[in-house]
Amino acid sequence: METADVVAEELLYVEAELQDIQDQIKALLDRQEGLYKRQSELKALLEECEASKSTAQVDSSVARDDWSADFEWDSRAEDIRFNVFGISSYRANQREIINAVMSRRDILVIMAAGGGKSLCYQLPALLCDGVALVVSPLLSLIQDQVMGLTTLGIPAYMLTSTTSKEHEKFIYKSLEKGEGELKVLYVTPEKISKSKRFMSKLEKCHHGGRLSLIAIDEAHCCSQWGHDFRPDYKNLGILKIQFPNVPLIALTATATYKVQLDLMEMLHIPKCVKFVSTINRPNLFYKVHEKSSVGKVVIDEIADLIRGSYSKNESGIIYCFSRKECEQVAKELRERGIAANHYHADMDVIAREKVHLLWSKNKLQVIVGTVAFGMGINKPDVRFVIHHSLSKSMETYYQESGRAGRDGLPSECVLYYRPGDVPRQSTMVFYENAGLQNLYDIVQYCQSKRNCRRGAFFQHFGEPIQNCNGMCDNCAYEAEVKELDATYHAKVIVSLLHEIQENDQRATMLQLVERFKVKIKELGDSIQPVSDLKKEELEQLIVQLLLEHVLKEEFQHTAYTTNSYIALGSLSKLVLQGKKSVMLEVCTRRHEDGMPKGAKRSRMSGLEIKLDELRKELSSSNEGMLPHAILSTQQISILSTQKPTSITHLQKMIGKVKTEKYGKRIIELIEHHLKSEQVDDDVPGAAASGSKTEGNKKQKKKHTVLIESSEEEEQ
Ligand SMILES: Nc1ncnc2c1ncn2[C@@H]1O[C@H](COP(=O)(O)OP(=O)(O)OP(=O)(O)O)[C@@H](O)[C@H]1O
Ligand SMILES: [Mg+2]
Repeated sequence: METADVVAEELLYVEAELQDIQDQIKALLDRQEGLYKRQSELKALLEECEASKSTAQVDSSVARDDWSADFEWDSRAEDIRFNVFGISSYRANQREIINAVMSRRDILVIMAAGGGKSLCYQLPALLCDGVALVVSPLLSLIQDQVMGLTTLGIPAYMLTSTTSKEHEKFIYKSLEKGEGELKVLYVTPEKISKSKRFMSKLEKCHHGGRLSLIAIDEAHCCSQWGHDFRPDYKNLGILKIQFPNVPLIALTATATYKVQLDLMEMLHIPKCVKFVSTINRPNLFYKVHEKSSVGKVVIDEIADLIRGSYSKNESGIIYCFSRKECEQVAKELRERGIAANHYHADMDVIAREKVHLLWSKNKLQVIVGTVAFGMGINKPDVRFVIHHSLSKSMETYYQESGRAGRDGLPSECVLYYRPGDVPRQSTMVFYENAGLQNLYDIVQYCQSKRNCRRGAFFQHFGEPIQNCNGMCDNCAYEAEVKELDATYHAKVIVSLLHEIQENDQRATMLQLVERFKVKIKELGDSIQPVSDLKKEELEQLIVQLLLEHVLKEEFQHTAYTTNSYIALGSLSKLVLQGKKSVMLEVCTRRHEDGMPKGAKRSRMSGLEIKLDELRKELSSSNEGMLPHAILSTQQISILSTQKPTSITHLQKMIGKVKTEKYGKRIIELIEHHLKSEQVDDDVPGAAASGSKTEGNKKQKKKHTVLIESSEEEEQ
């Protein structure tokens, strides 16, 4: 009898052991699956690297052509760059690309948003005889570009659904017979694929030797692997077949290696010269801001950030998760005195365009949009992009935040993150191919309180690390992070989930946090002393455990929605067995720590504000022309420091064309400003109350010019 008991007891023990081993096998199999997946990803990545190395070798014949050498068109190009475009020096790769186009090569340009791709085909278009054809995906982009070129006195036209009959006639005649002045012609891809009439005119233009070059902007739209595939872009391959000797330049801001290969194949440019620039945007300050779970607090903080750092004429974008949220956030910002309006796909096209135009003309400070506010944004002076909610991937975040600072001036990208937003996004993306992994990559970016944000982008896009120069919160405020040992908390969470699962129950992240708190109370003094974690920190811990495969998300569909539940992940056992420790980064950083003072663009000076008003006035009197096309923010900044008072001096700063058009008004304004400054200095009582030392004199001056002084003081 006794023996039977002993045997039964051992049997129980063996069965428990077996169960344990089964669990471990399952965990290992899960882990194995994950590793296989990663293995194949890494293999593909390696192949890409090797392939790109060998292409680089093939391309070395190309590299032998030194695109930065001297060329016969150099001085003409310099003249057009400065006198027509008003650009004082080339940015990285621009000159080389222009030289390659002028050498009649096919070219693929990958250059970050705002890098200055347009100049790479617009300048050669002016250098060459004949007409340059530009294919661009969106009407709004085309309109902006044509307006900008027209302001510079360049004969640019577009052939779209909005083109008047009269213009259409002019364009066709010009293409066919070379009559009239036409230098740059913008079309949408539909024109190429659907209009036989247009193609036949283009053929005639080519036949007459007048088709100088073909540019395909936003070329990633050709590829199904890209993020913005447009079916009509697929047919653009016809261009190289019909016009084999005309140089074709394809341009895009982001293209993975796979997309690059796809583009070269689809556009029939296998021997193109490739110019790949860095993804780095050194003028952008990246920051992740802890997001309160109270909606109003978030809006208050965003409003404070905008009011505290930006004047009303400095524009920004706020990205939200849903259409409803956009409307709500815009409304609440308006209630706090900020000129904001929403933009999403549910609005009709006219309402949407109206909001976009007001914003482009600096009459609306902030657009609160969903992802629908995307590719058509051509505004170069967006000073801040705030994400009210998490993006769905690193790539989306890079693109959306990258709409800031396209003019190269310091700008800010702030992401409001709270772990509670993770399930909101995961329930939307989990069915997409690699959707969950892409989301977890950006979540990792947000959770990290030590790693350089910029470094995360380099890693994601497979580019060597470059110095951040303190242009992210983690690099700027490195020291203020402490690490907590959360191994015990993790153990409690895992055993709690065991219990929940054994009882055939489920828990959302919020429920798990609540149950954790109860459990900790129950365990009371019997446990080793652990530091108390706040609710937000517990959520942060749960998300970290998701990223570390200790936990995983499971999704359940109801008739109306999909819910995310937290379940045990493949490495949960290791935590229970004490084989895995869990450290949690906790931040002691103050909320208001933004862009470091040195990196920040100083607030607009009095003269800058006046010049900004002038460009707005000139833009209103020139229907459809955007203020930045009249004077860029950079040009305004140069003018306000140099204060030119003669046309010759002004021309050296903004070039001939703009000087001829607006020089008189600009000089008048500067002279008037200098006079009013002089008057302020000479105000009899100004120095009366204090000593006449230089310092005091300066101080007085600031007090007298009241409206402008608050801005000027910071300079
Ligand atoms: N060399 C330069 N110096 C100063 N400003 C420049 C230079 N080249 C271009 N810019 C300005 O930079 C801004 C962005 O240029 P552009 O629109 O060509 O960028 P992009 O590379 O096409 O960006 P996106 O991918 O967002 O379309 C414009 O305002 C343009 O006038
Ligand atoms: Mg562009």
